[in-house]
Amino acid sequence: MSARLIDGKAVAQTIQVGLQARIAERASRGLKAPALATVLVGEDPASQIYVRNKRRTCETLGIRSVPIHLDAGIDNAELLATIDRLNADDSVDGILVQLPLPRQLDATTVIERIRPDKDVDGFHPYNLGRLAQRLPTLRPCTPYGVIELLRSTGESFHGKRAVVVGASNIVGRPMGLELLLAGCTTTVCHRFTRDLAAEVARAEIVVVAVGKPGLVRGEWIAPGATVIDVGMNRNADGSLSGDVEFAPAAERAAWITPVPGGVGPMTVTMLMSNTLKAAESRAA
Ligand SMILES: Nc1nc2c(c(=O)[nH]1)N[C@@H](CN(C=O)c1ccc(C(=O)N[C@@H](CCC(=O)O)C(=O)O)cc1)CN2
Ligand SMILES: [Mg+2]
Repeated sequence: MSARLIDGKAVAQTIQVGLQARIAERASRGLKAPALATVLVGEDPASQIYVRNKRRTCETLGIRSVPIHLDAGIDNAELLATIDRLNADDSVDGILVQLPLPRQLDATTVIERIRPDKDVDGFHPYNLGRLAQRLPTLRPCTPYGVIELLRSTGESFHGKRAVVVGASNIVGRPMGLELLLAGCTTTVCHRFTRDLAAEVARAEIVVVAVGKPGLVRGEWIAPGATVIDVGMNRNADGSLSGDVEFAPAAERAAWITPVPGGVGPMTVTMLMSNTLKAAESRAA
């Protein structure tokens, strides 16, 4: 392997130390701790783990965690009433509804109900629109985390050819907007892209977020490229792998993220960063 690893755990830890210091400094000025409400609906095992991790990270950093657990069988009206209550609660700075939701619930309606200035996931159309206008406010956590990982390499991204593989609302599309904002010439590929191999081969920065193990072949990677793998796929033996064929890609790339330990730890860290930002702008 010739590529250098981008250590998401280490970058996340460095950012968290900075957040912890800023939160402690606020407390020393008599300001209340930022507060994050995490709404979990039902018992999905993976969601339970992610939400527990978010709540624990809040406690570590000095953010007040407001845990809300709703029954799997609730209807839209009940979930919207919970959002309305949290929207109106002045002691709550950030609101997060863990996805995916049970089938009977409509995630779009729920996300649009969250007050944009409390939408610490950055999923509300207002926050996405601000990002599209180069006026980012609360930025979607995973793409924002990828930008921080790219920054951590010390390489400039101005004018670079960036290719995003995957066009989801949560990762691929906002990732394209983030890379555009960072000065990259940006292409977003999706299921109708005619020649994915050719698009990837042109890229100096490749971000892959599809959820198909090994979709991006190592031989497609341009020598010297930076490869960010957002994919997280569970193998039959319980281990995790990304969307990129890691070993052959690492032979060609200059920088690459591992899975796990690459993008994953950044998502929760940027959520904490958004929560502090939401608290700061509410106080302003
Ligand atoms: N409301 C939201 N729902 C969901 C989001 C989100 O950002 N907001 N993202 C995902 C799940 N997710 C956080 O919620 C998340 C997934 C994975 C990780 C992570 O740290 N992964 C580790 C590996 C973990 C493991 O071993 O299983 C890694 O990649 O290193 C963090 C957050 C969907 N829902
Ligand atoms: Mg649904």
